Amino acid sequence: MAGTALTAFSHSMEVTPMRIGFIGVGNMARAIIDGLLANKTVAGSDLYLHSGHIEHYGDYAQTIGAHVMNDNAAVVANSDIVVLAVKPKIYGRVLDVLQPAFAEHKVVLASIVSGVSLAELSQHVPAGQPIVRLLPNLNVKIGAGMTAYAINDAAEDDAQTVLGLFDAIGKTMELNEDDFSTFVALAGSAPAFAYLFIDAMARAGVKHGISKADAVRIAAQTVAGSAEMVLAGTTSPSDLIDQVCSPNGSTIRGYLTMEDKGFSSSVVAGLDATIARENGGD
Ligand SMILES: NC(=O)C1=CN([C@@H]2O[C@H](COP(=O)(O)OP(=O)(O)OC[C@H]3O[C@@H](n4cnc5c(N)ncnc54)[C@H](O)[C@@H]3O)[C@@H](O)[C@H]2O)C=CC1
Ligand SMILES: O=C(O)[C@@H]1CCC=N1
Repeated sequence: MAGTALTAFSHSMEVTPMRIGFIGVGNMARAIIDGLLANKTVAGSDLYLHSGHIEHYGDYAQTIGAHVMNDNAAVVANSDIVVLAVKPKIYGRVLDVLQPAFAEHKVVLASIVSGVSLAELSQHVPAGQPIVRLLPNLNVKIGAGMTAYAINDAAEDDAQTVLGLFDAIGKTMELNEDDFSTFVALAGSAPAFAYLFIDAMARAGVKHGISKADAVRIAAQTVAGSAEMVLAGTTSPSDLIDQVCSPNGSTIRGYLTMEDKGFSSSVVAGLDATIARENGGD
């Protein structure tokens, strides 16, 4: 099933109410939570949270009506699904102290920790622990995410409960774990690259006299519409470029100048650097 097309779950798919725990309530956990709350896939009272510093997430938890747990073990004890959303460098230490909690309570572990495989995760939990490895991107916050996933054998029966949540906040794709580092560059990190492009476009607008706010709106709507064109049809981006570039027109001059300045090779080099880092490099 690895490498299949985007799964065809409807965003309105009913998800059985369940208790969802979050270990780590930083940028990405909040994007997931906000997306799930916005389309009413979950209620705040379904959520059990613990993170590093109560002063950083207590007000947020209170605002959304979530339960604040005293420690990570209490998150496991009170949840059906536990989303692990801490930084890669501490995931092992966090899981190691939770071994008794995982042994005692049947939960599905849903890890979004970038660069950490199912095999690595399984070394820090009891044998037979169901694990779903996911790599979402920030766009889950507005229901427009792109999430890759892989599951271990123990999660065969339970993975759908986790995947239903991520289907409700964007598209999901089962992916061979060998391809996760490339996926991070193409989807996990790529919102930052897309924002860079939009910001650069807007700066050109400012250079030529349009306000930054207007230029950002113009550029962002154009990028969103262009992405929708690619997703809506079967025409390749390269053929769509040809449709915009009129003979002897203005666009072909801009396109060739961008390529002359190294646009495509810069993008590929940027993704190469992200993938290299994801694979353990500097
Ligand atoms: N930011 C993004 O766009 C994406 C991030 N990820 C992954 O999500 C994970 C979280 O990333 P971010 O949310 O960006 O980081 P973050 O730094 O915003 O959040 C991590 C949270 O973990 C908390 N924490 C630290 N020690 C803890 C402990 N012992 N127990 C519970 N919580 C603890 C911190 O207080 C912090 O709030 C990382 O593993 C990252 O690789 C994956 C996909 C995209
Ligand atoms: O920059 C990072 O390490 C993470 C991985 C994907 C997005 N943010």
